[in-house]
Amino acid sequence: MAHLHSFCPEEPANYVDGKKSSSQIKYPETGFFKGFNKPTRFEGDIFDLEVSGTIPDDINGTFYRIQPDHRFPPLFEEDIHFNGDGAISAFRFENGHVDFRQRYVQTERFKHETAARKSLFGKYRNLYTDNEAVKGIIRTASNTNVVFWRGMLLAMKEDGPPFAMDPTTLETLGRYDFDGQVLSPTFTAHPKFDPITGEMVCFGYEAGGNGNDGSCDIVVYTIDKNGKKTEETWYKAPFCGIIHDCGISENYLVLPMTPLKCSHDRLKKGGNHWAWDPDEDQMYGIVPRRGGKPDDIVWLRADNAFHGHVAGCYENSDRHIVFDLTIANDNVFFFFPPENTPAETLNQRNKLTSDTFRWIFDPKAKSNTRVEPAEVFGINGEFSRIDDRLVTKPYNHFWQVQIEPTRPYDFAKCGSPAGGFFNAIGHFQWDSRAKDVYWAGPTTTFQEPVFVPRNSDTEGDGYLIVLLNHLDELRNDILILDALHVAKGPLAVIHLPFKLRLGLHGNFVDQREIDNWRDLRKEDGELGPVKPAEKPLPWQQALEKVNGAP
Ligand SMILES: C=Cc1ccc(O)c(OC)c1
Ligand SMILES: [Fe+2]
Repeated sequence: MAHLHSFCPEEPANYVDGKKSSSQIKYPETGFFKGFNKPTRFEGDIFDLEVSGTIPDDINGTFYRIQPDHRFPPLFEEDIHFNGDGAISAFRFENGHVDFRQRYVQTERFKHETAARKSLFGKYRNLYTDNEAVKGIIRTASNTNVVFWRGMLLAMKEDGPPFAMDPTTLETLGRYDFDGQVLSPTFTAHPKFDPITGEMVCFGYEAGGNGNDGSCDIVVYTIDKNGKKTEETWYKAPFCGIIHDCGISENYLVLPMTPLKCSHDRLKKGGNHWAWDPDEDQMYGIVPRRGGKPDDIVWLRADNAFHGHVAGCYENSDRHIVFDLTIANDNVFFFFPPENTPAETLNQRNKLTSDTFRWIFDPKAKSNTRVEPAEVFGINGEFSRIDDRLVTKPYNHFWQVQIEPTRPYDFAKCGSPAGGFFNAIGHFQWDSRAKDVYWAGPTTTFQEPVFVPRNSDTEGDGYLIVLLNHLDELRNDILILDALHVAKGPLAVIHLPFKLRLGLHGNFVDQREIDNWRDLRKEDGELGPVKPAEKPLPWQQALEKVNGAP
């Protein structure tokens, strides 16, 4: 019998010399697009997901999370996961039931590529590799975090501005510039929310020019709980390094800068945005949260390493800043090797260790002071979460996905673990150094958890919601765990009938908050609907002046 493929023997070559060479919708054969990493491209709804066990009926709210999910085959065969279009999953919990919704963030990138039915934007953060047709268009794929802010979801990626979405329908409302107050070309995917003041503290790095040209400018903003910008200060970094996450204490913002460096010359030659510099220090920029001036930034240095995500940040009785985060001992982004060096492999990356470090910084120290960690927890993991009611405050509990190399792993069924070998989920306490870890079996890995408080003020009293990857079945479950007793295993397991893609970050939002804001945001509500940006960003306007309107 004829093989199915023999019906189209004239199929054109998909990639030639690493570049897309046909309009055929077919993805590369590389690791980033195969098996569990295959794009889903899915939008849709499932009413009432299948469940094992009992979902606690006091969980009333929506768990939002985001994944990069290439809508079209990439222009370049060696493209990376981080260059995929942002797609949001919403899991609405109500009375022990869960409904699922999945939608793309309709960025400018998404709209242009949809109209063309193909990729127009090239390599990760390199506009010199784009199709001429999209010159001056905001490139961001908005694929890294989704947060709830004043009645809207903001989908964000650090290379561009945020996009606002409706929290219920997941309809994209448009680019959001905070009513014309935030005009930097870049905006972090990790804004921090002060639970005491209701402020959003946020920043952009590589915030000069068009946001993708290697500038050393950093902008820090505070938006108050009423949506008014109360702080904006511009600082300089000693080099253009990646500043992915941050921490806030009552009075300071800490910016960890990792020695992955951008070079505009390399970009012009069509190269990678980032190159690992094994000889450069890891840096910590410290700025005051209020009344900051450009000269106020203090840069502390420590030996070369790679920053993961921040757990807690607070000031101790000496008014020094306690700053906790995961740090890996080498370049986690194996796809951004040192300049003129071949990329490493996922296998090498999976051998790195990523412990949780506690620093105690003197915010009055002189720039370039060398610092040493105060404590190291003695675990190996990433994607720390805390009880967010304690942001800026002393805290005890944190949760993380863990790498436990001694547990069995079914390589025959699963192959190389997509996205990293995060085969366990852990709950840890600084006070007692207690470790409470759950391993779900030899064919599964975890994505980032979220903490959902129960109706009490006790730190950590609540649930942990976490996506589980079944690497053998190409399917996801969602586990609900008692956050203070993770090792006991799930209280309930929610079953998706298919797989999502590997996601980055997510957040749980209480339904009362969503409902209150929905009323305020009605056409005739107190605040009225969310207003998307009306004008192009300053860098786009400058480009129009040179080239004429697009
Ligand atoms: C996990 C970090 C990270 C850093 C930069 C990115 O553009 C990103 O895209 C998904 C993710
Ligand atoms: Fe992140």
